[in-house]
Amino acid sequence: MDRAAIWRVAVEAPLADTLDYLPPLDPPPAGSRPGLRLLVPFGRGARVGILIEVVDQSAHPADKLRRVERVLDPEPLFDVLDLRLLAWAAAYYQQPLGAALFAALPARLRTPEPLSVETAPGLRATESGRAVDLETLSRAPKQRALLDALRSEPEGLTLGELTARLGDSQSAIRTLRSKGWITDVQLARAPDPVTETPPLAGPELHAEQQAAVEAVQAAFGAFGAFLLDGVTGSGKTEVYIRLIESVIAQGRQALVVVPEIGLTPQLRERFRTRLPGPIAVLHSALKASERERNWLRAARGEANLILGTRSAVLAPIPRLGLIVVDEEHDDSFKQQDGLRYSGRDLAVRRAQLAGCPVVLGSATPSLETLRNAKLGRYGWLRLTKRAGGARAPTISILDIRNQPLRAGLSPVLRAHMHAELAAGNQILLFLNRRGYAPVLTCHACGWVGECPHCDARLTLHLSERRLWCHHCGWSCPQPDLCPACRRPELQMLGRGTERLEEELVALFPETRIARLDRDSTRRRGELGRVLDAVHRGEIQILLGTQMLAKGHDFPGVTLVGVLELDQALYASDFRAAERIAQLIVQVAGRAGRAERPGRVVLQTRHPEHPLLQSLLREGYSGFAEAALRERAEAELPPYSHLALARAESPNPEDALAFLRQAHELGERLAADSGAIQLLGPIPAPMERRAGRHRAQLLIQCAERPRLQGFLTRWVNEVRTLPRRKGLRWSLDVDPRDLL
Ligand SMILES: Nc1ncnc2c1ncn2[C@@H]1O[C@H](COP(=O)(O)OP(=O)(O)OP(=O)(O)O)[C@@H](O)[C@H]1O
Ligand SMILES: [Zn+2]
Repeated sequence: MDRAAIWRVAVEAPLADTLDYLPPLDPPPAGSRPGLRLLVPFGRGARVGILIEVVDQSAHPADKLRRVERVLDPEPLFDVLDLRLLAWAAAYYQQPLGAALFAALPARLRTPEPLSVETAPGLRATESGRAVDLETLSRAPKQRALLDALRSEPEGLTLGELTARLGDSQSAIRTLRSKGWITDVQLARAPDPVTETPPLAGPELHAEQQAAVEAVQAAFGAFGAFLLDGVTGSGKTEVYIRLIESVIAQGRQALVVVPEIGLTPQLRERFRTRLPGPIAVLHSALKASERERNWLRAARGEANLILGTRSAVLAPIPRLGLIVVDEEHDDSFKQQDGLRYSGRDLAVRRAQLAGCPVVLGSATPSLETLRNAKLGRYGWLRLTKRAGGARAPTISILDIRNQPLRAGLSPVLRAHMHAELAAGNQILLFLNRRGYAPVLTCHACGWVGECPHCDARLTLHLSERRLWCHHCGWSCPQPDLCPACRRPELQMLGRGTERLEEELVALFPETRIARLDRDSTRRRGELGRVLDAVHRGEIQILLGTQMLAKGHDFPGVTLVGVLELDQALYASDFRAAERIAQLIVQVAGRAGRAERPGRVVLQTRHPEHPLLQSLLREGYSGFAEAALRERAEAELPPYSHLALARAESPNPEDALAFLRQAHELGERLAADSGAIQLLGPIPAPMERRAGRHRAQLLIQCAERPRLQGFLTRWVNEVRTLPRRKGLRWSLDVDPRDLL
């Protein structure tokens, strides 16, 4: 057999390895380069695969090998660095290589569809049009300009480009066309016209911003990781913008990863007006075609800035010069199924591979990142003051025990609200629970509305007159009578944002009130409308869930009320305290961002709670110090590394039984080193969800490489364990939550 005649291909299938194929009969013109998208026979059908490497030997005899059917694209979609990153991700998260590669591709390109060749209607000068003496058109300047422009472009110009240059020219086009001097053509679509208006200038940087920018600039061209630890409103975004400007000026691309782009339309607008385009935006709410187009712009090096949610970290970016991860503490960087990657951690790895700096920004850095900064692995850049003269908000705790509450608001908070409203200021109220009431119960017989598929209560959504399960999405119409005893004694207990809104309208009748949560913003464009109304000062009280905490800039807000955090204070997850501290500080950070100072009031029945106390006394950094000490003592991340195996099954016992076997396997493999601890299995905190019984097994180790080595061997063996019908299992490396 020929040397170098085996193509090693990754396909999307639950296989740990690549598959070997014979090369296609028609060799691709561009050669057999890794990263090419292929169509390969697979089982009885065919699948898309990615060429990983060409080798000269296969473990399988040549006559057993099947042949690549065809090469799908003229050029590889991934380059060598992309493939290295994705291979690293697959190995680290214990997934087949194909899982990582296909997670990186836009949906349509996971199928054998060709790359879209984008064309746009355009015009070209004909032979006779080229021969015309332009002077003969001196009385028709528009026609003359049009013909002149077209004669300078042998291929022609798209209608879009013509309009951009000459303004509306419809009648001139008709005339020249009728003379046969120009003709219609289809042209390859030009990249989005770069905005003619020069980017807006930004404010002059303050000293801390300047220092941060210079520190990162000094690292351009080589790997370096930085924590940009800047209080809310300190101007972190301004630092990103300056850095992006300078990498673009060097002819490189910048990647900015944000938690949820849909929630922060302002941020996108800021990048758009301040930076020389084109910008490729990548997130899941885009239409598939738009997403694919933007992905290709990133991959072909056409976009200067790639702005996206976590999956943008996987997109090919050939001229990558800088990565920014904004709000790096945010949980949404973690993918919760399939390739369970952390977008933030992959960003750091990617910067290493690409040899460029990565900046992790937050007002409330995760404990992992803080520790890396303390150890000197990351440069630690601090912005300690608010930009533009705004002052930090004051935070106070309000003990609401024995207080007469109305709409869940204590008299003190209500008094603050009246005062701020009278002064023409705006107010934010934060309640992290959507729906009308979290419990519907029968006063007569004690019936409680529970999800038939989960160990969870149903939330009443009054406007829809339905009960919803927030865990599996099951719903049913709101009953009028108790389903158990048929008496009309149903009561709604507790308060979600929907109810709060209704009560506020009654309590503050002359006031314009708006609600921001997943339900109120379901309609496209609604979020933007509410945010705009707040900015124009048309809304006086804005209430909502944690959506409020996400990076918005509300200059007119002077008072933030945080209602009911008490449940979360006593949650069991070891990250719960970190999350609440981040949430409080982020919500608080929306207040007083302009001249007027802000005040934050936390209502609680546990004013003595150590978390609240440390936040109040020492701010987030004080809290983080204390939390890190606790984690060290408990040997929890970042002082150890975790992986969580989850199993679920239709039968109550199967998931636990499977993980027990997995545990035994693990004990045997880990026997030589006492360093690996297997804890469990135990039933998951919510044992039944969506009709399936769930259990989990925690694996803990102080050293990451050792954990990785163990997991690779163990996962291979667990895959071979017998499985009862319907049993599914998965492994989550560096899990964000243990639910
Ligand atoms: N050097 C500066 N001089 C004046 N104003 C500035 C400066 N830097 C930033 N600002 C302004 O201060 C406000 C906050 O800045 P920016 O949004 O960059 O902060 P941030 O730290 O990213 O905020 P957060 O993360 O809390 O949302 C913005 O209105 C911004 O235009
Ligand atoms: Zn449910």
